[in-house]
Amino acid sequence: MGNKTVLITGVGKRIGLALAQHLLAEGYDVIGTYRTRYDSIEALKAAGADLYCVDFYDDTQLSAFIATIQATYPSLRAIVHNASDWLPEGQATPAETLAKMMQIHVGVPYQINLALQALLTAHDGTADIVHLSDYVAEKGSKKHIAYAASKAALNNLTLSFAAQLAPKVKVNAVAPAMIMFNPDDDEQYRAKTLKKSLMEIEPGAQEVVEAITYLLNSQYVTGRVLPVDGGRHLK
Ligand SMILES: NC(=O)C1=CN([C@@H]2O[C@H](COP(=O)(O)OP(=O)(O)OC[C@H]3O[C@@H](n4cnc5c(N)ncnc54)[C@H](OP(=O)(O)O)[C@@H]3O)[C@@H](O)[C@H]2O)C=CC1
Ligand SMILES: Nc1nc2c(c(=O)[nH]1)N=C([C@H](O)[C@@H](O)CO)CN2
Repeated sequence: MGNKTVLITGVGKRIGLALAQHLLAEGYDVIGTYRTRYDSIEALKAAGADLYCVDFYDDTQLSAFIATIQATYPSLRAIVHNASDWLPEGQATPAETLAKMMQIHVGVPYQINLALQALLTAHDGTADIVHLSDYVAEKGSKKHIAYAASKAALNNLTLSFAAQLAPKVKVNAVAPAMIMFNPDDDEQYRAKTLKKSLMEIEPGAQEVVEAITYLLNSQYVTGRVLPVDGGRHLK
């Protein structure tokens, strides 16, 4: 792996997969984590990515993954924290839902950033951390309360790590609203959701890939949460 190694969490599908494919095509070396072994994982391996199977809900697996990265790679150009669970209230107990949301969206980025900051500062040039947040971090969500709270905490991590790691490492978040539906979203939900933004479209993963690429290419933006939300705040 060369001087353009990017670690992306959750590359098995959708936005994480699109980002991994884009950065590979741009000549980056990609380290990706996955939990479920989709066909996409084999394709990413064939395209040259280093892939690690990690369930971030398992602290032992998280610690072992961090140790492996520390022992294997001399530096990192960027870390993109994409891995996420969109858990609504009611699927598990409140305690379990909150614990999982705080783990995947706060505990994992917090521990990886602290443990791998030396690899970022070892990069020959400015390095980046990008957190994948959500519009609802600012607005709240009636049906994803713990999820929204955890994304708000992730936005706060962005501020602290930006201040701590500047100027060698820029730290930002991307806060999408509707980017892409899930396969089981019915027509009624899709129509209702599209109406929530001014643009009223489902832009697709590339919209977030472009936002992340903008942040990676910037020499000046840090400590910011970049909205990618179709003007939802004005609806
Ligand atoms: N899609 C959208 O419209 C929006 C997305 N976002 C944010 O953008 C990011 C990407 O979104 P999207 O692609 O839709 O996300 P998905 O939910 O489709 O995929 C998230 C990825 O994270 C992985 N993951 C989840 N939990 C764990 C875990 N415990 N350990 C390891 N990996 C895990 C999943 O693996 P597995 O497949 O095995 O479950 C999956 O590959 C997320 O942070 C999301 O919150 C924000 C607003 C809107
Ligand atoms: N990890 C995920 N987070 C979010 C998802 C998702 O599929 N996985 N989807 C959304 C929705 O698109 C929402 O923005 C509109 O219904 C939010 N976060």
